Amino acid sequence: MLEARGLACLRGERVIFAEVSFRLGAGGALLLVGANGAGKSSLLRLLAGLLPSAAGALLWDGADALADRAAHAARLRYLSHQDALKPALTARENLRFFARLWGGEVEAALAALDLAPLAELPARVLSAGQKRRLALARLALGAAPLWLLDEPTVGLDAAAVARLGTLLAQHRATGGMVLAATHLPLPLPGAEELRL
Ligand SMILES: Nc1ncnc2c1ncn2[C@@H]1O[C@H](COP(=O)(O)OP(=O)(O)OP(=O)(O)O)[C@@H](O)[C@H]1O
Repeated sequence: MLEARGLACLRGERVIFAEVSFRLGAGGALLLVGANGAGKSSLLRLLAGLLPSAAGALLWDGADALADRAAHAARLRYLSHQDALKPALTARENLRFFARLWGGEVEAALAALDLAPLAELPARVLSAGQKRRLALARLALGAAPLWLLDEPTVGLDAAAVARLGTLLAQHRATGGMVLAATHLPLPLPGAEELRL
């Protein structure tokens, strides 16, 4: 169970949001919505432990989620706006790098986003949507219960959105949780909505 109690975000001198609270249990999904600049990406960074909260608490199973930073990092996958790929490595090599950190099957992860035909290409030559698919394929590697996804479907074609939908459904069916910021429809049936 992930629980946010009264989180607040300061950027520069400005309060971006305050009093943000929610609970997310096994299999749950929460959509973060709001205008440009409302603080969706900031909240995801805060939940990932990459940005300090100016107030409140973040709890995992009732205890301070950030007391043990390494444990928190190990329980989550954070996909930001940036694809975080190594341009000189092939698609397969990029996934091998993360599989060494997290475990998991590289070929299955490639297949999950239909990347097998592109596996030998360096990431730098992939199209924007193909790069996004490769970034998302990391989700199919070693299990982590909490997925934090920032605009995961930007640049994806309909087939890739459907494949992401399958990954999300499998993750939730095994007790995984998803928090996603988006301006676009996402295949997350039954997700609750948090408006910033
Ligand atoms: N390093 C920073 N210093 C000062 N202000 C910042 C910094 N980073 C972000 N901000 C501000 O914080 C606010 C929230 O930004 P954030 O990226 O979280 O919004 P968002 O809801 O994800 O927006 P979008 O829908 O455009 O992706 C914005 O007003 C932005 O200008």
